[in-house]
Amino acid sequence: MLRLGGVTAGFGPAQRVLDGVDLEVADHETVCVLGPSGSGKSTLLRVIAGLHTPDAGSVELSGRDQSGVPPHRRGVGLMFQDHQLFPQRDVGGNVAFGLRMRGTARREADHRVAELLGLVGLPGAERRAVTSLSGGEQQRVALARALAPQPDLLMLDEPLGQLDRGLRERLVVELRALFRKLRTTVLAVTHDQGEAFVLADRVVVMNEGRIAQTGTPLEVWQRPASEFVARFLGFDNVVDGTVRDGAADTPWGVLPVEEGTRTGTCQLLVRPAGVRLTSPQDGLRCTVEARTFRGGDAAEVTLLLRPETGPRLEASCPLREAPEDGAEVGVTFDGRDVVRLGQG
Ligand SMILES: Nc1ncnc2c1ncn2[C@@H]1O[C@H](COP(=O)(O)OP(=O)(O)OP(=O)(O)O)[C@@H](O)[C@H]1O
Repeated sequence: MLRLGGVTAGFGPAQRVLDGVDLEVADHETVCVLGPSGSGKSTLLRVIAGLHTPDAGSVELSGRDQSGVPPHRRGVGLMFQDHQLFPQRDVGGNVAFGLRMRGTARREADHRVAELLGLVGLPGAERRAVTSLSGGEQQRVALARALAPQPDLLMLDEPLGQLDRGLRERLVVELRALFRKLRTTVLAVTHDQGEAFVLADRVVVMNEGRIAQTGTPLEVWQRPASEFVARFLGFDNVVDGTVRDGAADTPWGVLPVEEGTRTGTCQLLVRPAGVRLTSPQDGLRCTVEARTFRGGDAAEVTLLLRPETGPRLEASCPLREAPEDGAEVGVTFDGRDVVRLGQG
């Protein structure tokens, strides 16, 4: 459906924002571009939509090169973070906007608007003023408006950006179900990994205008390709080490690793779940430096530990078992959560 080859773009020669981006999105696939603020996500969407001309590289949609094709001829729908609805039009008028532009007959447009409002959970809202809607309802109207012209590719820029957490979590699940049902091809950008992981068949992690990793959410989570990706996903236990047969030498001592881990000098990630607390006599001796209660279903506590050797370690444990600040504990490691970073 979409193929980018070596796309480089920026704002003048001194500011390169995208640097040789290759990306493919298949029919009916939902791909989420994930990356920190300023990594070039919005610019990427703008290049695909034809709103920003790349300095080099190609954009193909359904096998056709798009250079010189104006935005309205590309068959892509774009929904921005601020979703700017037209305040002077009612809900129906907003959703019908793209259909009117294409000259769709009134009756057909009305029918399609009603159908879409049903799909986004606002049946019968045609005559409501958009100013009377909550933020979440406005977001749904913006989504219905973007879907109405049945774009070949729907692009969403931080689609749930301004909503509170509870609503986001609910809407993102609804969005996923909607896209599966409509079989829409979607390219969404977000800086929120939770959102990307729920929504996406495949995630693309960006760093400073380049693609740092592509894979299913599970692949990326299990095997981050680099320290950048690991840290972006919120993992802080990253150290240099040397993998030998079934074990790795690290500043925290000799850690078990999964069978088949490639040997040699590398960076290693230890997921907090793989840091097991024991009594101070066992394993690596550590002092609890801080505890952070994160809430959530599992009632987990994140512990920051200062080990007798090596950098600080993050561990997680159930609230009920969490030691106090300043307590002395021992730590052992579970090889299933000790991961060699990089390919292989
Ligand atoms: N109109 C512009 N003129 C000059 N520089 C710009 C312009 N728009 C964006 N940039 C710069 O391009 C870089 C990438 O911006 P972009 O909006 O693509 O990033 P992003 O990953 O979408 O960030 P965010 O998550 O904050 O929206 C940033 O450094 C930004 O300052």
